[in-house]
Amino acid sequence: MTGLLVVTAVPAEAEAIRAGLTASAAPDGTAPPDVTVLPVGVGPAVAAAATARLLALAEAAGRPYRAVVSAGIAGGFVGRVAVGGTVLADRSVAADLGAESPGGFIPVEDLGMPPELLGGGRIVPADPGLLAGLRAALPGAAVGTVLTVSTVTGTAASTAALAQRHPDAVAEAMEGYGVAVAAAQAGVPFAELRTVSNPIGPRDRSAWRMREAFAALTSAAAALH
Ligand SMILES: O=C(O)c1cccc(C(=O)CC[C@H]2O[C@@H](n3cnc4c(=O)[nH]cnc43)[C@H](O)[C@@H]2O)c1
Repeated sequence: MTGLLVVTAVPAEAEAIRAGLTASAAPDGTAPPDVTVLPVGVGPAVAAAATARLLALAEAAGRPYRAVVSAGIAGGFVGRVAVGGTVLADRSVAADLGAESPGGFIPVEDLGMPPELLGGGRIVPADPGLLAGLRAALPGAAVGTVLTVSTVTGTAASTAALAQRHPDAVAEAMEGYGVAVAAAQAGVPFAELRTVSNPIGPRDRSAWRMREAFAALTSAAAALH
């Protein structure tokens, strides 16, 4: 059994996490963290495909990962988590997997399709043991639903609709659900860790605080030992 696999979307997120792992390692080097941090791409499809391949290769080599964490920056729901804050998903949800209708969004599980075609559904709970360990190491983190979207939310109307549909959601990002499905199909425990780079709302790039979010990722990385 190998260690923990941490997948990010972009290299900058992976570097921020590696910096935190290095800073929090035993100073005498006696306990090097058995953590592999790799950027796998932006969006649920590429994240799922790349994570599935990494998990399968490790398994085929006789060194399966013990768990996988989807990590990176995210948008935060205003009033639920602050920019610069840290978030742990108790579940990762494919927020836009379904159908639009004049009456509103219809989740995919309500479209009458056979459940076996839905890959376990669009809601994937975090592994309880993995989440408990991360919560203990990150007591200041907000814990709640983290949404996975294919389009960054950018209007007041879509923000309000999403917040109403997901009263327990604290953040949105673009990879968690994809990584979660890859982990579930490989039988590997899954969790999602995010730091907030921007408020979810009408698109305003000047409100994004990437540096703050990357610094928070570096701080949170110690929890991944
Ligand atoms: O929207 C842009 O203009 C933009 C420009 C450069 C980089 C990015 C990103 O890296 C954002 C996508 C990336 O970060 C996560 N993320 C961060 N904030 C959000 C959000 O409000 N909604 C959804 N995803 C977000 C996401 O997981 C991607 O990996 C954007």
